[in-house]
Amino acid sequence: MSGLISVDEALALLAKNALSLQAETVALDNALGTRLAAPVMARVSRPPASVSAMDGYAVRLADVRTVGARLRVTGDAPAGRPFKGAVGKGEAVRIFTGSVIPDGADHVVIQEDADRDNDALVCRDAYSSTEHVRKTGIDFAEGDELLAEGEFVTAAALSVAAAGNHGKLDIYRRPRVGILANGDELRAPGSALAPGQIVNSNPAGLGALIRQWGGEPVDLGVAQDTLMAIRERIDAASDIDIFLPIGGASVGDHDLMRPAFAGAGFTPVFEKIAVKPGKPTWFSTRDGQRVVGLPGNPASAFVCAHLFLKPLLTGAGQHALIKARTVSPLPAPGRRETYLRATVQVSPDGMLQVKAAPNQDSSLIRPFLLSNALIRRPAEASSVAAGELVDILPIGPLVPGLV
Ligand SMILES: Nc1nc2c(c(=O)[nH]1)N[C@H]1C(S)=C(S)[C@@H](COP(=O)(O)OP(=O)(O)OC[C@H]3O[C@@H](n4cnc5c(N)ncnc54)[C@H](O)[C@@H]3O)O[C@H]1N2
Ligand code: MOO
Repeated sequence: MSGLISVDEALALLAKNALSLQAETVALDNALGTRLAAPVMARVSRPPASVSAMDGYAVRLADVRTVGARLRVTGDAPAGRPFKGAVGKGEAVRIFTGSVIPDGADHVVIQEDADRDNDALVCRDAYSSTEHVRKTGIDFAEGDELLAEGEFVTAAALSVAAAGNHGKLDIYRRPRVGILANGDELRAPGSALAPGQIVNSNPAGLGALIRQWGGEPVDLGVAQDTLMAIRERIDAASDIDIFLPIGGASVGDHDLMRPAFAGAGFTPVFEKIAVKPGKPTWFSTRDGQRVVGLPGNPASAFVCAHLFLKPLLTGAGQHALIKARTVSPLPAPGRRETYLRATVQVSPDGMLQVKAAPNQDSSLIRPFLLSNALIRRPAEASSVAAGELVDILPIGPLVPGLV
């Protein structure tokens, strides 16, 4: 298949060609940023029994409906050692935050609201309904599905799984993403540069994004501008799940990535996208392996990694867009769906406002530093005036200090 397709069509084709990875069992410590291969069911209820929310005394509500109620303290229920007996009429048991509420009790009087004299307790307040008791299973009940198959494992998901009494998780193994730069002019960061040479800067940032999205970046180095040099790198990397060739994607005499992968048996799924930046982004498959070909221009590579590589790694479908007010007017985008690097902030009146970087040239790297969102302008849309709402795709946290 060839020709220009829309962003939505590209996303649908990526979803249709989702990775199929083996499942493995790992300790919780190693599961962050992976995807679950099986649902996580609660092995316990949380809390496992009704517990006290405060330090004080477990009593029967019926005994403390009037001010000055006098009770007899019959024992202690420290957290982890439930009281063996029951709380009878006119009785109280010393209790602590997290302790199991003893049988018979249905209310906790906090210690600040009662006077203790040896085994006597006098309440300074009257109560009409149960207070400070956390009922069994209010967080979740044994057998509940806590996390679904395919879910991305976040910090919160790890705590939930641990609380559900799981020390290990069944996850899909992290996809290995082989970053293959291409260009006779490219040299490693920190090299002495001859005239015409430039730094191979794209893999550093892309590798970090891949890690953030649950993949394992693999540096396949820089292939020189010959079909044979590229092919050698492809053939030497048989354990790669997603090849990420950078550059050599366009129509120039030295743009050899597509033919090199085609020669290695990869079948094109799409060859370019009506998107700006990043029109030459392409996608091919060979059995279980995928190729997401990114343009070499740094902005194109970075933006298209967010748009097309992230969904393949995280399993997310459509992009989740939100609205923000643009602080500057935006021109009509033309025939390609356009993504502008931008800074989203919270304005003094508490609304999201977004500022497009003034220069959107696809060769620029520095604007990444301030970009925590991409403004999406649909193909053929009209220009917008300052103050109008536009769609944004968040790609980073809100800029600190502006909330
Ligand atoms: N006649 C046409 N020319 C171009 C078209 C077109 O449709 N017709 N498309 C343009 C668009 S859009 C883009 S985007 C670029 C894509 O070019 P390539 O993917 O082939 O990338 P290269 O030519 O290899 O490099 C472009 C640019 O990026 C620099 N680069 C490459 N790799 C890296 C790297 N790893 N780290 C940092 N910088 C890198 C490279 O030096 C070039 O300056 O094509 C347009 N041309
Ligand atoms: O659309 Mo190309 O990605 O930079 O200019």
